[in-house]
Amino acid sequence: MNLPQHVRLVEVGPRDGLQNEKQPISVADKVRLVDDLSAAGLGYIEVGSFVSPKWVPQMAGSAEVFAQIARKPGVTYAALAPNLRGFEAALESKVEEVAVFAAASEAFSQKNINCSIAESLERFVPVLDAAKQRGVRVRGYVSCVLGCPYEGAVAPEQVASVARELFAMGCYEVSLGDTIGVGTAGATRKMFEVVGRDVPRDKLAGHFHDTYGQAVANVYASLLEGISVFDSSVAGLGGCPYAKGATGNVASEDMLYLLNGLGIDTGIDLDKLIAAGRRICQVLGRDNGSRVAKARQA
Ligand SMILES: CC(C)(COP(=O)([O-])OP(=O)([O-])OC[C@H]1O[C@@H](n2cnc3c(N)ncnc32)[C@H](O)[C@@H]1OP(=O)([O-])[O-])[C@@H](O)C(=O)NCCC(=O)NCCSC(=O)C[C@@](C)(O)CC(=O)[O-]
Repeated sequence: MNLPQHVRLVEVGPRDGLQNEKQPISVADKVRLVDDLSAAGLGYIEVGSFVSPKWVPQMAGSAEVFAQIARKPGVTYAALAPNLRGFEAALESKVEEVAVFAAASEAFSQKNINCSIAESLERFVPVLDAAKQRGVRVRGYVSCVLGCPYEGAVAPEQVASVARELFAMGCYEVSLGDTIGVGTAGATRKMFEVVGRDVPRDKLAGHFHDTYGQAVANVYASLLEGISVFDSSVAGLGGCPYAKGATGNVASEDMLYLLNGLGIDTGIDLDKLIAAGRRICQVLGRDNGSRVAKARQA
């Protein structure tokens, strides 16, 4: 199969990356990260979440972050909203797009958003309705598409059924998350093959964590399946508060290096991206999760 000519990167570092950090991170540092990322050429940045601060304390300052970022024309600044309350709060912060998030595993759904998969989908209906009325696009996430920290294996058919529901209720795109990074290239291809029967492939995105070091391979496997939108996190920041031991997303720098090598243009400046990753790692006092950034430092 021919590889896609164009790939869109969804930078989730400020949200998925930072949500798991235990230490306080100042609003100024979060704002600097978002602005560094837009300056590097990222066109879509997930800035924060409008969720319960008791569940994910690190995202509590999202409204302040949105108020202080320097919005660059042409860049989409998005946020997670698990319910109508989160959606309204996001709109007050002039969020341009929101994302609702479901799971393919019942146990993860309970741990992450305290309800069953079916209840979560019901909860999203008013969000989608309100978004439609206000002209706001909604992205959908499905977690645990290649494995669950509580239930183990997850059938691709189960992923397809949740993705289909999200798409049918109006999500313009559904991002499929390997939350704990256990997926392999073979399992990834199979999963997209099955989900692609229910949701058009150009409406699907890949969201890979790198726990087992397979994320770049899984991105490539997805490209072979015709997937052209990928979530990634600068410096491979992150983990998941409800998936113990899971590491961050595929590093945006490593993803870009792969795409550059395939001749797929994204308009992103690798050097600026590496600089953005180094800066936030210094702030956090953590190791840089990007192999490319490390190689460039050596
Ligand atoms: C969904 C709920 C709220 C249900 O939580 P709940 O306890 O079932 O709901 P509730 O309605 O009883 O509310 C509980 C408390 O939260 C408040 N509350 C209720 N809604 C909001 C809101 N929007 N904003 C702020 N506060 C809110 C509400 O007012 C109440 O406050 P209290 O009375 O206890 O003081 C909760 O479980 C929650 O916030 N979960 C967030 C989980 C989360 O953010 N997880 C990480 C993101 S998902 C992810 O990382 C995976 C992904 C997307 O990256 C893909 C992948 O890799 O798999």
